Amino acid sequence: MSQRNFKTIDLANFQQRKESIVKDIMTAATEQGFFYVINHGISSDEIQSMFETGRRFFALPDSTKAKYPLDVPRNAGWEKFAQLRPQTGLPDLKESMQLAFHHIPDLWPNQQDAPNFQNNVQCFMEQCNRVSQQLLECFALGLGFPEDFFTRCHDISQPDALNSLRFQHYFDLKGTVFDASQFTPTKLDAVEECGSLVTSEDVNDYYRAGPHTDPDTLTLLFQNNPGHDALEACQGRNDVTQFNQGTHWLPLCPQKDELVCNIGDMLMRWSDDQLKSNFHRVKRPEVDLSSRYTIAYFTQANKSALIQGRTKYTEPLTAGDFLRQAMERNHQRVKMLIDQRHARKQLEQQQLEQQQLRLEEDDNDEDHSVDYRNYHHHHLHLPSSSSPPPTTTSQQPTTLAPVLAI
Ligand SMILES: O=C(O)CCC(=O)C(=O)O
Ligand SMILES: [Fe+2]
Repeated sequence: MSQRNFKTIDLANFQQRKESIVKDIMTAATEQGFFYVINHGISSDEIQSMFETGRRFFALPDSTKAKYPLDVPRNAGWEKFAQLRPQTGLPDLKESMQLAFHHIPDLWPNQQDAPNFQNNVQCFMEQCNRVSQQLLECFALGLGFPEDFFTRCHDISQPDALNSLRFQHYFDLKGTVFDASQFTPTKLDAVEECGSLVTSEDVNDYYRAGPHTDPDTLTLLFQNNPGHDALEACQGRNDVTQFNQGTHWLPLCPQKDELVCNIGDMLMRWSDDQLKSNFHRVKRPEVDLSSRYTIAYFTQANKSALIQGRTKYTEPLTAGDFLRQAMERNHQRVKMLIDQRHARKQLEQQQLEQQQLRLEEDDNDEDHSVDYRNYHHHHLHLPSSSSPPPTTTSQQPTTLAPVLAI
């Protein structure tokens, strides 16, 4: 555990070993909220073939993928640079394709664009669901609910099921596009459309996946980079209603075919904050800049299911309302961050103009022997992106790209 930072849950002989699995999983979920899962029953071949399916889809031209645009209410479709994170107000450096169990006939890539995609992905989603059901049974037992308490409200046979699978492609960052000193916004047009006013000073604020918690019950994550420590988790979230994140991040290093699982906000609320939905992030890599692919299976309660804690969050809330409220909170926060960025840019611009004026005055002073013409390029101190943003709000209204449910 020390090297790998997180506990490993072994699902072998599930029925016979259930009692000890429940004990292990409750400790892992209470202490860390993240754990590895082995012997989950999804074969190496199936996992590899799913990564291939995802890679082939992402290799299609954007114009083809855009035939299946993300539809937030239906939890499905393709997006690129559009997932804004409430901790940064910036989009992830990725594209993703999300699939749901129901109501998305128009969002499944057709046979011509992606042969057998729908069949293969649906089979895989069912496999993921089987694993997620086993874990849900353990959580129900561990929290003192009937064994089928959670599986009944995460029922994919129901039309309002919200479980979904998401392919994620974090972009190849080779080249100079994300080098702050040579930054050109060409590849980031979409980001600018989000209203995030990208300039070279912002580049360091970008993550592959910005710090966030998952609003679902439980996330199963397949990574295809054995031992690669790209995903990091932060310990110690005490209250599911809080945005505060800590400062101590631990890398996750799954072995080949191991799952990384994490508790989401729904289960944290359901367990009265006992099980931790902790912040996690994927930083921009410093060495291996090649593309990174992951597949996430989000286990979310059916839209009409009631989420009700037993001691702390006693008022019942449907999963649909829970997600709506989470999105609204995220949206407000992202809007605030974008407005602050707007204001900061305006301030920077004003400072630049004032500096320029002063330099011009100096230039006109014939007593000066030093050439100050390029002074501001080298010495002007701009507020860095880590400086506290000014509190003034921008005059310009902010337009927002959709903030995803997850
Ligand atoms: O791709 C990863 O490693 C993490 C993705 C993630 O946290 C998410 O999609 O919610
Ligand atoms: Fe996540």
